[in-house]
Amino acid sequence: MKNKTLAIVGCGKLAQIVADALTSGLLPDYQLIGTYSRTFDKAEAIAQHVNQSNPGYTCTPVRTMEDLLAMKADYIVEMASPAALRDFALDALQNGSSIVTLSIGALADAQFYEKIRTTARENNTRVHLASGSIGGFDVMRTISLMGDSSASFRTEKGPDSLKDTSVYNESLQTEQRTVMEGNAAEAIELFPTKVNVAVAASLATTGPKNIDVAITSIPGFVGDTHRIHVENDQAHARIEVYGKTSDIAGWSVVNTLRNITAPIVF
Ligand SMILES: NC(=O)C1=CN([C@@H]2O[C@H](COP(=O)(O)OP(=O)(O)OC[C@H]3O[C@@H](n4cnc5c(N)ncnc54)[C@H](O)[C@@H]3O)[C@@H](O)[C@H]2O)C=CC1
Ligand SMILES: O=C([O-])CC(=O)C(=O)O
Repeated sequence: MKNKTLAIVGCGKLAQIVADALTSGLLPDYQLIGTYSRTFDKAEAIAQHVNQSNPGYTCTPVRTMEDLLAMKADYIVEMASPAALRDFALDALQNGSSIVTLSIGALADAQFYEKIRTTARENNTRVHLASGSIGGFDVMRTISLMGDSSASFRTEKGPDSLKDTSVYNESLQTEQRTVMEGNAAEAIELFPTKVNVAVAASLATTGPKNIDVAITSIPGFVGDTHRIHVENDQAHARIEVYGKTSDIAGWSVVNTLRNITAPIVF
C-alpha cells in the first residue's frame, strides 16, 4: 500500500536510480507525485518514466520549486546540489515535508545546520542524511557518543574527476598528488558538489572543522575510494568504501527510503 508521497528535486543520474527503484517495485510504500529540476525536460523525463510504467500513476513535473513545495509531499528527495538544498530546505520543513538528502555539504555551515535542526523539530519534520558513497554512520555516531574521539577522512580519486575544479592541471594525469589537506568545511568550499561524503562523516563524528581531510589524485585511478577512521580510547573503526561510479549514492537513497517505512530498521 502506497502511504507516503514523494517528490524529487534534481533529476539527473542518481534520480534515475531512484525512479528505476520505484518502477521495479523496490519502494512499494511511496507514490512519486512530483519532479523538479533546473532543466524542465529532465523533470519531465523522470515523471514520464514512472507514469508509463505504472498505469493510472500521476506524477507531475513542475517548473518551479514553489510548485513542488505546494504539492506538500511527505518526503522530498534532494539529488541536485548543496546550493539547491540551501535554497529549499527550510521552506520544505516548515511546509510539512521531510527531506532525504545527498547534498550534505550544505550542512557544513553551522548556522544553517542549526536552523535546519530547529525548523525540523518545530514542524515535526525530519532530515535524513543518506549514506551516499560512504556508510557506517551508526558506528561513527556510536564511537563519537562514547566520549573524546578523533576522525580522519581520506579520498583517492582519478584526475579526470577533478577536471572542473581549481586544483586541476595536466600534471595530475602523470603524477600522484594530495590536492587538498584540511578539514571538511574547507573541503566543501573548494569542491562544492564533490565532497558531501567528507561533510557527512564529519557531522557523524567530530564536526566539519575538526575532522582531518585529505584528497589524493592518482593517475589512471577509476572511481573513488573513501577511508574513514574514527577512534577513542575504547574503540576504533575503519570504514573503506570504493565506488567505481557514484551509483552507490543513488542506491543509498533507495535504502534510506526503505528504512523510513520498514518494520525492521538497520
Ligand atoms: N553524498 C554523496 O555521497 C553524494 C552526493 N551527491 C550529490 O548528489 C547530487 C546529484 O548527483 P548526480 O545525480 O550525479 O548529478 P547530475 O548532475 O546527474 O544531476 C543533478 C541534477 O540536478 C539539477 N540541479 C542542480 N542544481 C539544481 C537546483 N538548484 N535546482 C534544481 N535542479 C538542480 C541539475 O540540472 C541536474 O539535472 C550532486 O550534485 C551531489 O551534491 C553525488 C554523489 C555522491
Ligand atoms: O561519489 C563520491 O565518491 C563522493 C561525492 O560525489 C560526494 O561526496 O558528493
